[in-house]
Formats: sequence, structure tokens, C-alpha cells
Amino acid sequence: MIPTSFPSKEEIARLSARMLLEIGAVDFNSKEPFTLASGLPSPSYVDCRKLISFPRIRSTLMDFLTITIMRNAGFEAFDNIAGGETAGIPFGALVAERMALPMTYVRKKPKGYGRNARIEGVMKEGERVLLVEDMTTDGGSKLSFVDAIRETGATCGHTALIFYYDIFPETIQKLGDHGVELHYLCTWWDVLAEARAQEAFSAETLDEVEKFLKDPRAWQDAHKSA
Ligand SMILES: O=P(O)(O)OC[C@H]1O[C@H](OP(=O)(O)OP(=O)(O)O)[C@H](O)[C@@H]1O
Ligand SMILES: O=C(O)c1cc(=O)[nH]c(=O)[nH]1
Repeated sequence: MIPTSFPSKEEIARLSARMLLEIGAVDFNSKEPFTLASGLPSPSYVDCRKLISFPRIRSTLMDFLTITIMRNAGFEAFDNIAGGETAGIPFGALVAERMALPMTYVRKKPKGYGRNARIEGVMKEGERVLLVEDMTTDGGSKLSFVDAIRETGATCGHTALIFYYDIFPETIQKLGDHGVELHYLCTWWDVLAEARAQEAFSAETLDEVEKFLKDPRAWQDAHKSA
């Protein structure tokens, strides 16, 4: 069903951060950092894939994402919703259902056999495609997905996701230079504020994470061989 009530951006961010914390989708470990898709280390990791297993939270967040897309980009702005392999696919399906639009998905790489496609489902020339993903760190995967969509002759000027790192200042610029606008529900700053309010992790852990969030490149340089 198409959502018709529009909570404020701030309320959406606060509630989304709380939901991610409540289901244990947020992990902090500065002693054994996570390796990101970019290959770089991080003391924090958000696993939005877990959301699909929690129907109440999943449904509320997908309503929030649909509202955010319509409020920011327009109510009739898209013809086709594309999920990014892998984590973006279920969210793409859930948003497409809410917006009553066709759905497709984009592979990270051509399949290698069969049609050797990167786009699955039907995507037509001239269609306005919204790329739906779970999250973005530095936007690298989004550029590749958008390029695959554009190769079909469709247009793609927007990507919508649940979680945006918001610590690499060049991310929005990089996407903007590629003609892509970013829409999201919450960031590390929302999660950190909520984690502090709830005392969800030790103060020492949160201080170390904040150090990373404030200067991620310096933190990564110091932990590259960790
Ligand atoms: O490159 P960015 O735009 O900053 O986003 C980071 C990517 O990392 C995750 O995917 P991952 O490579 O872990 O694959 P998965 O979706 O198959 O789990 C996530 O789903 C994003 O696509
Ligand atoms: O950049 C990534 O690979 C990444 C970071 C993160 O916090 N969560 C995730 O699923 N991927």
C-alpha cells in the first residue's frame, strides 16, 4: 500500500537508527576492524540485510523509504525500481510494491553465461529508473549499478537507501558529478547519537568510533595492516 503520512526527516532518521540498533544490525569493533567493499578497514559496520527478517521494522522502514523518495524526488518521478545485487534486491522489491511500479535488479557483474546480462527483469529505453540499495559507504557500487542501468537506454538520476555513512565528504559530490542524487533514512551520526542515549555500547567503544567517523582516512591509515 502506498504510504500517505509523512513524518519529518528528523523523526525518520531517529526512528531508523533506533530500529537498526534494536535488531543488532550495528556492530562496533575497533580491535578487529571490518573490511569494507572498498577494501578499507572500519571499526563500525551496519548490516541492513538483517532487516528483512523483522517484518514490523522492515515494513516501517520501507514506508519511510517510499515517503522519502516521493517527498524528495516527486510522486510520479519513476517508471521502474531497480534493486542492486545483493542486499538491495529485497528492498527494491518492497519499494516497487509500495509505489506500484515494475521492478528489476542489477547485477554487480555480467552473469558470465546465459544472456550474460547485468539487468534482470524488463527495463525499457527511456524509462526513469530509481536504484534502491541497502546502504552506501563511499558510493563506489552505486556508480557501477547506475552505469549498467544507463547502458539499457534508461535514465537513472536517483538512488535511495536506508543507510548513508556520511563521513566521506566526496561521496555526494562524486555521485552528483555522475548525475545521481542520494536519498537516505539515517547516517552514522544518527546511530551514534541514539547509541549514546541508550548506552548501547561502552563509552570507550563509542569514543573510538567517533574518532573514526570524524577523520576516517586518518583512522584507516593507522589501521590498514590491522
Ligand atoms: O560501494 P558503496 O556504494 O559505498 O556501498 C557499499 C556496498 O557494500 C555492500 O554490498 P556488498 O559488496 O557487501 O555486497 P552484497 O550486497 O552482495 O552483500 C552494500 O550492499 C553496498 O552495495
Ligand atoms: O562498505 C561496505 O562494504 C559496507 C559497510 C557497512 O557498514 N555495511 C555493509 O554492509 N557494507
